[in-house]
Amino acid sequence: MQLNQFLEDFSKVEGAKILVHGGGRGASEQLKRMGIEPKMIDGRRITDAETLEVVVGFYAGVTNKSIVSSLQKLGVNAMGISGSDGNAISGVKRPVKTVDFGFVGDLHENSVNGKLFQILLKNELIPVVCAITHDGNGQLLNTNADTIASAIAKELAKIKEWNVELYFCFDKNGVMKDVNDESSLISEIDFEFYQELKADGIINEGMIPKLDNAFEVIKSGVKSVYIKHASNVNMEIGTKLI
Ligand SMILES: Nc1ncnc2c1ncn2[C@@H]1O[C@H](COP(=O)(O)OP(=O)(O)O)[C@@H](O)[C@H]1O
Ligand SMILES: CC(=O)N[C@@H](CCC(=O)OP(=O)(O)O)C(=O)O
Repeated sequence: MQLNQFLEDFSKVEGAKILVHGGGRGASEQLKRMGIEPKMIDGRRITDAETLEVVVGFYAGVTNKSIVSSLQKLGVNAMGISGSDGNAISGVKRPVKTVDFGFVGDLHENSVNGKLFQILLKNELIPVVCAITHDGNGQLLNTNADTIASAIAKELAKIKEWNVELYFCFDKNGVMKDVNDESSLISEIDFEFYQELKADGIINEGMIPKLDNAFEVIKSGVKSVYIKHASNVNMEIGTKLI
């Protein structure tokens, strides 16, 4: 199974590391099985109270704990957390403008508890973070996993001695000139090239928020950012942001 291969590769990554996971596709399948039609707008899930209950169970429960136990089997002392555990990631409920996203959490400058991640990493505990945050007022929120990963990378990049690298892993080799042709992989992309490809419609859908996040991260002191296939974590294949 692809996830197992990814976790095996992740277990071989040297040094301090953090895994942030989503699970959006599985959550949508579970919602459908329960007779709830998943709703996404601009790549973000409309999260009403019923949906929140399902995604908290799915992301922070079965998905997070399964990943942690697989990593334990591989000799990685993983520790699963949601944003409310140790106040790891706090967010604010997305304000209602044209769309009411419900219990979706946006992050802000002080969202990431950098101290907590330092304590865990310095004690050789490997954080496995799911896509659930909290508002500090008892409310859990659903937050996109790429957004959480970006915020953690930016916060930890403030520590001068740390060389933070961020890998966005998904189901393709990277950013491509033709989504259906793996050989059209773009090995390096700068912001200008991204704008051109976006205007031409070559980059679309879920890749737009991913790259918007990624370019923000590269500006913030994170040493390098890659977009890669989850099967190529330890290989050179992928798109590097420059
Ligand atoms: N130029 C492109 N190169 C690669 N993927 C692209 C491109 N344009 C759009 N995409 C789409 O973006 C998707 C990745 O975004 P998303 O589905 O949000 O990722 P995730 O799997 O992390 O949730 C890919 O599955 C692909 O269909
Ligand atoms: C607000 C919002 O959209 N949250 C995401 C969180 C999971 C996620 O990010 O999963 P992927 O990385 O697999 O897309 C969702 O519920 O789909």
